[in-house]
Amino acid sequence: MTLLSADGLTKRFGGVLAAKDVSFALNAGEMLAIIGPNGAGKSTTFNMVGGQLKPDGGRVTLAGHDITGMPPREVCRLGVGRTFQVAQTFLSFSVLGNVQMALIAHHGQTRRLLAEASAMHREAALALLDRVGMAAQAGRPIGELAYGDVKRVELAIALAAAPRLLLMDEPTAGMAPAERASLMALVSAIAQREGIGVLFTEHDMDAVFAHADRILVLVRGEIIARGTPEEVRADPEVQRVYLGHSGTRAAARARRAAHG
Ligand SMILES: Nc1ncnc2c1ncn2[C@@H]1O[C@H](COP(=O)(O)OP(=O)(O)OP(=O)(O)O)[C@@H](O)[C@H]1O
Repeated sequence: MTLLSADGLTKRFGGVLAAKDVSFALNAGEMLAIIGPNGAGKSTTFNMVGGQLKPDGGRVTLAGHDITGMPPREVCRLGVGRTFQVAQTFLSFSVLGNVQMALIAHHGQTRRLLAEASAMHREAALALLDRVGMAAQAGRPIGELAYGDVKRVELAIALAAAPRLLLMDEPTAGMAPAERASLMALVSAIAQREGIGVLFTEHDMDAVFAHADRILVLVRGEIIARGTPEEVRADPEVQRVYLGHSGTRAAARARRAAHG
């Protein structure tokens, strides 16, 4: 089932055409990566889906509803969650407290007294932490965690809003290679099991080629290639303008891993 569809998205900043006629569709349970060199228009495209930017042209449809140009809060209410390059958490709170705050916000209960908050949504927060493998660390201050674990908690925070679509902006930025692989495997397992669509941007080609179901390649605001990791890897234009040597190696590693 098509969960998200972008049709002809276009955005101009002065003389720069940051996105030109960008169209794609994403199914429930699918991981779609947007890759491309710096300045290709990845964030612009992402922000037009999430509501942070209004497109100059084109349409965004979520599960059949036109969400083009809606503010981020409204887009979020309709089921679009988001994680950021730099994890956004309350450092002075515990792991559990961070997820409880996310649930309190999702249920529109932020006016309740802070004293009550520690008892609210405790079980639901623990269940969310369990989904990302962090229940055992619920009582720790978040500031004590390794960065990879903070990113897992951030994923639980995004899941607290019960999203149908997750937008992940460079989910593995700042992480060590082993942590990256395990976070991406977790995201992919959750997406498949729960039918959540994931749209992500990523500079780490290992993460992309191992975990994306499909890949869009943007260069100077335009999609120059799209397809499965295999198809994108084999595309001579992608090799020439973007992947070069390192991307080809990453794709070969991912293929070996997938085929044992
Ligand atoms: N708010 C803005 N004002 C002016 N120009 C912008 C703005 N946002 C993006 N641009 C320009 O639009 C183009 C696309 O930028 P965008 O940030 O979408 O690329 P990107 O693919 O996400 O790059 P990176 O990989 O470096 O994050 C670039 O030329 C950028 O300079």
